[in-house]
Amino acid sequence: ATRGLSCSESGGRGRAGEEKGAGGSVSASLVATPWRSSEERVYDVVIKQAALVRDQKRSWKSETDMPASVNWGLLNEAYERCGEVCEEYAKTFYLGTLLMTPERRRAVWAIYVWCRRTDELVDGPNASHITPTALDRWEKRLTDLFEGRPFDMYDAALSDTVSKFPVDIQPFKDMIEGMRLDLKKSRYMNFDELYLYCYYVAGTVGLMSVPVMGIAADSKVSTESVYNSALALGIANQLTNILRDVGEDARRGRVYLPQDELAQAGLSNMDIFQGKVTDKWRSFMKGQIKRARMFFDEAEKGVAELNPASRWPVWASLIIYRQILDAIEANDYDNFNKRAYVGKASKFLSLPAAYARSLAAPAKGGGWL
Ligand SMILES: CC(C)=CCC/C(C)=C/CC/C(C)=C/CC/C(C)=C/[C@@H]1[C@@H](COP(=O)(O)OP(=O)(O)O)[C@]1(C)CC/C=C(\C)CC/C=C(\C)CCC=C(C)C
Ligand SMILES: [Mn+2]
Repeated sequence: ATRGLSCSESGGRGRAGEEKGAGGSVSASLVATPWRSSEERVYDVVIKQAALVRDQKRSWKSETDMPASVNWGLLNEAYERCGEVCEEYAKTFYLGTLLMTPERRRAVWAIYVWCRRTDELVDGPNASHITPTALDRWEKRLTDLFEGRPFDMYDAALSDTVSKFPVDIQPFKDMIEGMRLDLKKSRYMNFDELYLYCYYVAGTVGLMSVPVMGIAADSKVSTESVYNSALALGIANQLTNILRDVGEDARRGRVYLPQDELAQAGLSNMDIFQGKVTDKWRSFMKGQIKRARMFFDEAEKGVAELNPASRWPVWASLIIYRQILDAIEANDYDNFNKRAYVGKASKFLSLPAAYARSLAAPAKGGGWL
């Protein structure tokens, strides 16, 4: 069966279970011929990561299996610090992680901190000093920590996490690739290009998180399909982010919206820089919001397949983030001057709704697959 909802107009994903080329490196396969869509190339990473989990190539190590040289006190402190960062930057998400088992919770914190630090390189206060060489150094640190040579405390926590859970390095490398793209690219010709960018900076988060969050013991769907949903949640979040931040990005000279779709709608970059909400703009935005919602729908299918204790934070983030799209509509599509946000009350009300949804059991099988 052909799996995956092709949300782009430029072709669908590869077929499930189909073995493809070298797999893994999205960037390396850029030289491959014939032409394949970004969705197909990203799906190679999904297949590889899913296989890693299925085969449990890296078995779960308990503390008694670990070398005596590990300083448990320091490692625990490193994880605690990751938790503090996570609590500071993403409070709701942090609360959700408290429902997870201690091992999973601290592993998710370590991944969160690495992603946050990576994003801060190009988005944080020192962003103007970041060069491709700095990103190369960051990538070297990444390979070092995956090989058991962490540079600092936060790296030590992630190094421990990747030694215990079947997490592949590729999504981490690909996120750095996304940051490289942000340094050199400020226009996206079509959705295929934008999809690849969204995979790099956000789809990767889904692929990193699932091995740690775990798949429900009674899940009957394929591992690939769960990864596919995780990838879709990252893409949906990033598309939403882009739609929310159109004005802010334009003021930095950036237009993430697909250039061909803008032209088809009779719009130009100049219209975006001028920031006038016209009927053409409203109609264009309706299409963009519709596509983001399709990715959220695709993501929803996989949440019930996760380990029960991991579902709540995922539902909470999905429900809350998706409301940003409703807020753009409520602002009459003025994402140039008004920031679409989800208020504290809506966020709070979403939490019990997320909890209720997290109680749903995995699909019975034979359903969406
Ligand atoms: C439960 C949960 C949400 C887990 C993810 C935890 C985690 C490791 C998050 C890291 C997020 C991060 C710091 C990413 C760096 C790049 C980045 C900032 C991406 C944007 C996030 C939104 O952040 P923000 O609004 O602060 O953006 P600004 O920097 O201010 O512009 C992103 C839009 C992407 C975030 C992507 C996800 C949270 C993907 C989550 C997917 C899963 C957890 C998989 C769930 C599994 C299934 C089966 C659905
Ligand atoms: Mn950012």
